[in-house]
Amino acid sequence: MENLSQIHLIPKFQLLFLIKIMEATSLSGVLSYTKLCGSSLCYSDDRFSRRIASFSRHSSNGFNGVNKPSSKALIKGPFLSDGLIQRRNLHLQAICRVGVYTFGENDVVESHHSHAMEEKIGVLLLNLGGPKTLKDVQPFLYNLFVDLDIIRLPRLFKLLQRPLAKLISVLRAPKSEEGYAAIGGGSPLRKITDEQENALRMALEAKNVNVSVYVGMRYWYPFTEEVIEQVDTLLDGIKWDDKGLAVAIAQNVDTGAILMQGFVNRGALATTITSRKATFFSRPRATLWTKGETSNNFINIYDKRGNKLCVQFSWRGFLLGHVRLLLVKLLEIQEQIGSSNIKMSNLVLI
Ligand SMILES: C=CC1=C(C)c2cc3[nH]c(cc4nc(cc5[nH]c(cc1n2)c(C)c5CCC(=O)O)C(CCC(=O)O)=C4C)c(C)c3C=C
Ligand SMILES: [Fe+2]
Repeated sequence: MENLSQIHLIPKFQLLFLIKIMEATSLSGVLSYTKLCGSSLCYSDDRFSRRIASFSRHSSNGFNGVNKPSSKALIKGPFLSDGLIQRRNLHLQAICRVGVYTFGENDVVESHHSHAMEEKIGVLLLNLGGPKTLKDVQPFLYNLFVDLDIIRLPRLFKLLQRPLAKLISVLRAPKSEEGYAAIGGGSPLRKITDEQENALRMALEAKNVNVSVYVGMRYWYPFTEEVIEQVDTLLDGIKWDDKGLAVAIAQNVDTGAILMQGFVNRGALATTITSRKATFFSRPRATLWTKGETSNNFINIYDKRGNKLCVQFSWRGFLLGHVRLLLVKLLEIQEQIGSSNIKMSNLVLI
């Protein structure tokens, strides 16, 4: 929220509006997490995912911004490898070597290596992003206004969504550019988030906590989709069945109540992370679908009330459990680094 209050360019009434929305949806400064895991040789049958990826629709928010990578690209890239999954990021390769999968406190822990498991944690700092330079302003605004979470036209006018985003962004850009020029020629959001990232990394290193920290932005570089590609190895840690599917469960974090159960493939999982809405794979239709896309009754993977995550999307066995584990882990970490200068209040722990 502090980040938001630094958005001087936004008219006051709009800022208030933003803050309200942000509280409801945790769009900014959210910490997402996954434990990066998998055995050192991680095999997966990707043929099914590949077939699905070729005709599944991309994420629910309909992004195809001027500079924003579509989720299609995301689905294509890392999911096309055959057999032995290629780990393209050497750093991740190095840290992705143990197989331990943890659920909630009372759940079963399954491991490929029963002893001496080294737990690796990845933290993804999610933020909204802002234009870096004046020439980024219009495409940035396009990315913002094409987001269905910001402007959603009635179904009937769905086709106008993109032209409208383009129109507003072009019309507004000159005024916004003026504003950005007045504060140094670009948005401070990226810098602030990078500083948080570094502070978090340093604080954790100082405590000998082995965590990889990443930043992903929703409307400008580095886009979450790209960053998710970097942390793609996390998907390798999931035990996919021979059709490339795993069971996913959306669970209320407070009560443990199961909200729904379905199947996910790699694309659904990646879309869930980037869109922050529970997305499943429909077996009969062989496509991805986001719960709530017709009813608007989404399952948000986080929903901030105060500092508390209310609902989260869990995967039987993997990511969900890891996310949940993160809650505990990061709270512990927060205690450990309590006296450091890192502004944990800026980060929503999920
Ligand atoms: C009618 C106009 C706008 C609506 C509605 C709106 C909603 C909205 N915006 C964000 C997040 C951000 N907005 C940012 C900049 C920005 N937003 C608008 C307009 C609307 N936003 C404009 C014109 C601009 C450009 C700056 C300006 O001219 O005032 C940013 C970037 C901030 C930065 O650091 O650069 C963010 C982030 C949300 C979450 C939201 C609705 C939920
Ligand atoms: Fe805005």
